[in-house]
Amino acid sequence: MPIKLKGEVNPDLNNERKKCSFNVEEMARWYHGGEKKLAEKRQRETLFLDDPDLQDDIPTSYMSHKEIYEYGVGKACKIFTKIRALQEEGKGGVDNFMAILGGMLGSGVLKEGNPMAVHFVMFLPTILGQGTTEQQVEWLGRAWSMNILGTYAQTELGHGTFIRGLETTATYDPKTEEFILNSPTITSYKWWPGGLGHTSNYAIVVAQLYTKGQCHGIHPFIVQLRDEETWAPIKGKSVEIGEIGPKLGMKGVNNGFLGFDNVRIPRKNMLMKNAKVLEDGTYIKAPSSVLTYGTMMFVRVVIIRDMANYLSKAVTIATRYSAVRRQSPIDPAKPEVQVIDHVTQQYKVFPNIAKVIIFQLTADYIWNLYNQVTSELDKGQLERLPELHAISCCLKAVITQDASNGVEQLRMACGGHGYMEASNLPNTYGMVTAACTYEGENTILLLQTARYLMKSWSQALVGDALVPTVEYLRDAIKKRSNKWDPSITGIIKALQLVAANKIRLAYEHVENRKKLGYSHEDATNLSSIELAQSADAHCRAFLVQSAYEMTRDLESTVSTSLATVLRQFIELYAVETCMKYIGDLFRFSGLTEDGVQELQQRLEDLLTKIRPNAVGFVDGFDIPDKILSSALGAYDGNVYERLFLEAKKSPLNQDPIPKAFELHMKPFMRSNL
Ligand SMILES: CCCCCCCC/C=C\C/C=C/C(=O)SCCNC(=O)CCNC(=O)[C@H](O)C(C)(C)COP(=O)(O)OP(=O)(O)OC[C@H]1O[C@@H](n2cnc3c(N)ncnc32)[C@H](O)[C@@H]1OP(=O)(O)O
Ligand SMILES: Cc1cc2nc3c(=O)[nH]c(=O)nc-3n(C[C@H](O)[C@H](O)[C@H](O)COP(=O)(O)OP(=O)(O)OC[C@H]3O[C@@H](n4cnc5c(N)ncnc54)[C@H](O)[C@@H]3O)c2cc1C
Repeated sequence: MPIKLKGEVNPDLNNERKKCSFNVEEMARWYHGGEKKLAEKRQRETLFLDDPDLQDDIPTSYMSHKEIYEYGVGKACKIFTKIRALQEEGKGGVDNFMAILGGMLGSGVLKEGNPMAVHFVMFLPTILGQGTTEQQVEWLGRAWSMNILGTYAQTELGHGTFIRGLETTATYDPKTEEFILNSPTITSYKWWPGGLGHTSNYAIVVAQLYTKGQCHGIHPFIVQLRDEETWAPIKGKSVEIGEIGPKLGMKGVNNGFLGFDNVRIPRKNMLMKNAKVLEDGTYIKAPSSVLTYGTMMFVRVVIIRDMANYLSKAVTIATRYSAVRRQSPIDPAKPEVQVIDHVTQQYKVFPNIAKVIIFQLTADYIWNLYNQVTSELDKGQLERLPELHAISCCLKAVITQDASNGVEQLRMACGGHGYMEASNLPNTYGMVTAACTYEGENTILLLQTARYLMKSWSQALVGDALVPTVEYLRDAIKKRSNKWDPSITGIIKALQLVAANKIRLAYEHVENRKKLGYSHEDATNLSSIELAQSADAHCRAFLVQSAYEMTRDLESTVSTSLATVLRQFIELYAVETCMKYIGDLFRFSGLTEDGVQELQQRLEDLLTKIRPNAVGFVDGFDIPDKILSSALGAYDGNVYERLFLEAKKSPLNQDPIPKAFELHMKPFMRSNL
């Protein structure tokens, strides 16, 4: 039987859409930040997704490593040519870049990742954030128009986390007014930067600065890697450069390695907005050494929305599939049900829908805070930098981890078909799990937040003023236990009490160990499980609180029918968080067994209430099929036809008898006759 797509929508999905109690278009408007933004998003998607030059003829799954790279670079060039043309028509703007680089439109047009992403996400922002005005004038124009392509080369084979331990050196030579770059050991080779392999001809290189025989710590330098005309690595063997080989995911990103052998760059190539080296080699310190870390903070902030985007794709696929897939009757006398009717399936899928909403709201919050704090930094005000660092670190850690767990859970929620590349869930997982490691490995980031929380706790103990994100510690000092209150505000207070007590215990355990004679650093390491967990608890309380506060006036901005469903998801998120941290709530919040049973009931009630709206809700994320790229998640729900059509594309299916039969199987099978 020839397999064709039916031109109609799967009847189960049709029924789901009829059941929806709110207006899906209104939801899409709310989710995407209003009518204008939604219209712009759709226009942009049409422009890129319908462009005949940007269609995927062969799935990348059947390409070789080299082909994936070449295909990806070709496509990236087409994409940016289009963006350039839009800019020339005055239709530029940051939104186009954010969309084309991120996990929504970006992942729809370049599934395996964009080898030029780090140019925009890190190379350019570092010049902007850390270059002087003259350096910006010199570099930004050519970089914006992509006449040069850059990457961010910080991590080395031996060090990614502990960046003070980086080994690449930049030694100032006052005679020639140059820095000499060297990679003195194998572990000092740069390793990982996106696009470094073969796609960049410049890099921001983070190296230990030496001048007048003294080391001044790590600083950023702009270094040319390849000839602009021939693309050959510069000056023969003095730059050794290549790509690091196949990875779990992000297969098209061309992550590379790089070593230097006495490579000279002019003095003006050290980014000198903060620290400076004068002609004679005199070093002038930055107002704060952590300003060098600014680009990492920027990326940690933008990752939050990226995770919301990837998770929204995965959950759209799993929700639609769960409505189409029928398996096992509940009542043996009745037909098999849609798997979405099994309550355990709802429990796998709906909390992940809730997370998309929470992460999206958090992305707005943290982006606004980032912009406020960076505009203060430009005026020389550094006071709020530690708070932004602390909250962005734990949010990046918790949200990438939850998104990664969520995508994996949703893959499993799609049974065997979720394991197929055609579901697009394996590839999505590869993209998302990478974010748990890049831009600061998650445990490290939790420990950074914990470091801040320890200071905040000691300030709270002596009654000092606290910044908004940790203000709750003051109340917790006065009141160590609570009466369980199941309202959302009660849940927020309970989660804050959990966080505060975990912070208190971690603090006390560090202090106790110090009293036993351990150094501060050893005491901190010995207490680091509790420290990381305290940062996690702080972040969870923050997520529920900020989502609640950001939707306080929901009823005045959207219809009652939409507000009702959004509130159900926010409540589901709060209740599910409680269920996950039940032991901690028992320990610290006055939660009783009755309270737990009530929470369980409430969780189940919420799943039941959400059930008829689930498909409509994910439709409201407004993700085109070409971005979902999934046989299981397409709008029409023609799952089986699409799976078959994808399987037919396998090169093995182009010939009924495989070459391997004559070559191996036949001789083998007959060899013992
Ligand atoms: C549309 C967009 C889509 C986005 C998609 C992105 C796609 C791109 C894909 C991948 C790109 C990936 C890129 C990379 O991975 S680049 C490399 C990233 N590397 C890291 O993140 C390294 C992690 N390590 C660190 O950040 C640091 O070394 C450290 C924080 C772990 C420790 O640093 P150290 O110098 O040892 O500091 P201390 O612990 O001693 O702390 C000193 C002091 O400074 C504070 N601090 C640290 N970092 C910052 C910061 N960024 N901003 C502000 N303040 C910071 C720290 O808290 C201490 O403060 P103190 O307690 O008051 O002393
Ligand atoms: C897909 C991808 C893209 C990347 N892109 C770039 C890029 O463009 N540019 C760039 O410069 N880098 C890039 N990186 C590198 C990335 O930033 C680092 O891999 C990351 O910061 C983690 O560092 P690491 O690999 O040294 O891990 P390690 O620090 O070696 O981590 C190994 C283990 O040790 C633990 N550990 C280490 N130190 C401590 C500590 N102090 N306390 C407790 N536990 C500790 C960690 O928690 C982890 O469990 C990329 C990485 C990936 C995976």
